[in-house]
Amino acid sequence: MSENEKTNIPLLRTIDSPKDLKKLNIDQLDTLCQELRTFIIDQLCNNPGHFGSSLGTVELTVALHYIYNTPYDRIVWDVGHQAYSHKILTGRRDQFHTNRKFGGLAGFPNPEESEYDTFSAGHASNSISAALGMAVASQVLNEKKQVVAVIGDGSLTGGLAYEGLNNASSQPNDLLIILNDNEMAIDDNVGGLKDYLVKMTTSHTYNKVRNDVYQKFKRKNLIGEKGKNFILRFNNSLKSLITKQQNIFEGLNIRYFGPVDGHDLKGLIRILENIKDLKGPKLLHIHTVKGKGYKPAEESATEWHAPGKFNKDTGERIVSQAKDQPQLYQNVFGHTLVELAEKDKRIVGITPAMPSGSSMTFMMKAFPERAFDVGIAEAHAVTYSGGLAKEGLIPFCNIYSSFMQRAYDQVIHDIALQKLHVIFCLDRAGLVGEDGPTHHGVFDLAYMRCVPNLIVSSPYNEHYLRNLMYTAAYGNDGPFVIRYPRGQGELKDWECPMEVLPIGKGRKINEGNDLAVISIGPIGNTVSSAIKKLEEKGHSIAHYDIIFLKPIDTELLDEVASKFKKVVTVENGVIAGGLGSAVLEYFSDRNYQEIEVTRIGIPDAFITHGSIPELNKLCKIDVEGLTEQLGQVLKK
Ligand SMILES: Cc1ncc(C[n+]2csc(CCOP(=O)(O)OP(=O)(O)O)c2C)c(N)n1
Ligand SMILES: CC(=O)[C@@H](O)[C@H](O)COP(=O)(O)O
Ligand SMILES: [Mg+2]
Repeated sequence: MSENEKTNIPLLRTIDSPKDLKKLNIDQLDTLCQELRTFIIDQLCNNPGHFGSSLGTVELTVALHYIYNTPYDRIVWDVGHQAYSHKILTGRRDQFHTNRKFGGLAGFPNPEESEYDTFSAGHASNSISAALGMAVASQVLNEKKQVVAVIGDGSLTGGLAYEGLNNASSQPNDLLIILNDNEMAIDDNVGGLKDYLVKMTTSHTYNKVRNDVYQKFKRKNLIGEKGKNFILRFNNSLKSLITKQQNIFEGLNIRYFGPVDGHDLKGLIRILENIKDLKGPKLLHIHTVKGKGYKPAEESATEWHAPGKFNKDTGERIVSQAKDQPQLYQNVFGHTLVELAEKDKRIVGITPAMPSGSSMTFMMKAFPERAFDVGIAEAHAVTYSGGLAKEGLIPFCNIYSSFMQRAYDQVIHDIALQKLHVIFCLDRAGLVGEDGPTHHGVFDLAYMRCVPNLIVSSPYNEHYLRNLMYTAAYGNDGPFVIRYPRGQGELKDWECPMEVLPIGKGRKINEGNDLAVISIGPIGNTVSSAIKKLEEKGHSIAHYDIIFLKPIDTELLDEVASKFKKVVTVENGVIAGGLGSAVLEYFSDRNYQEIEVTRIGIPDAFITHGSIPELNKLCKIDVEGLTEQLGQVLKK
């Protein structure tokens, strides 16, 4: 135990599992919450992660592990970015300094890591469905297992959550859903549901009458089982009466309790004890503050969702990007969209709950009436964009590549089939780093390539990103996909006049004789560096930037086939189904039998978490890895 830990977290140091937690009295539990906060702040200022959400769920986590018999009882965390206290209390305190690091703990719950992590998490809105499945399984297997889903107000904007809620009342189960309402997603939470929850939380009349009734019962010592049930029923009728609206959850036959203060540990424990054994599905609405206990985070929740390193004493964030570095790809997207929108009223922007992450905020600021945050609702974002396009607008629908997986049928059925003029900008394509396998955007090339009517492209650098955006808007009137990665671009000067690119045409970047490399997207820059290294050793390698995966440049492929016996494809995506597969298929269709094709990309496996350079190295798609792999092909 370090000296610092002896003094800062003496109680937390003694908690190696929830069993230890259950031995504490209520005052000690309060102290434990303080120490958890101290620990999380101390750890995350040096080793960054999801900060605000985890500070907001400290009391909830302690209360849940105190009341429930985990891991036999199940807690399912939605997204899982709020589950740091859960990790720390379930035997992972001493490894927590490795959180999100290569070889270390995962940033999200991961059943492979701990039996306390009941379900894989990372993408929003799946907790109710997963937990309902577990709760029903408990009934079917005649077990006494309790199941709790913890879902945030932001994640409750996702359609999957409603599918779970709808199903919850039609199967025998005792599921408890805890709605952790902090009135925030990453950016401000949006939509009618948010307003509805705010009304429920802020009805002063309701909260006052409810408290008066409770105190009266308590004074008369009437709070037995019957009293509890009466109060709970009374509360809900009162709420409907006063807020003049039917409770949406009660309407779905899910008993509603709350709202209660999610930072009042005693209150939380009391209500959880009260409702724990009630039969049937139920929802407890708690109100919390994102970033609770760290002032800068409480005051600026979006910035402190995942703030990076910071000085914990001053609250100053340590921004690592030097001034003369290239822009982030997301910012080039954001600026370019505004530039296009300035000249054309038909241009609109759509984001499913990632305004800051995608830099859609630029458009929201410049043209608030033409930029839409639709909530954590990727499927809706796609079909909604289809509706906008059908009426003549030109939607730029920006979705992180891995989140787009949630909207695959909408892309096919609602957009591609009708050839609608929707431009999908897939940010975070490729390996994304510390978020790990749930967030790597490595499947898009494969899953988009097989859809008819889609144009699928990726820019070599920022200028190509701008030109592709321009081409998507003015060189084409159907659906268009542009994928680009997380992080910095390649050029210091990203601005350039925009032009329409010939669709389905690639380009030759480097002449050569021994071998041809065909790449797609910014990984082409890494390929160029690897080729330089090999050229220094006397090799001669041609390099083609294909730009469009679909339609693929068959003239370029014919040229390659006519000149080379060895061809290597390179992509920052899974090798099954992407560029490599496309080239192989074409060569096979044309009966180009003599050519040996080597596919380089992400292997057929889920890639762990770690920094992007570490993961690129792991997959051998960094400069050294590519040099080695190309070298091996040359040797063959
Ligand atoms: C399907 C999907 N879309 C988007 C995201 C990105 N994302 C992660 S957390 C988050 C906000 C979640 O809000 P909420 O559930 O209220 O939790 P809070 O951050 O407020 O604790 C978003 C949009 C995601 N993880 N999954
Ligand atoms: C939990 C989650 O899904 C987001 O917070 C995600 O980690 C954001 O990723 P970026 O940092 O790439 O915006
Ligand atoms: Mg929230």
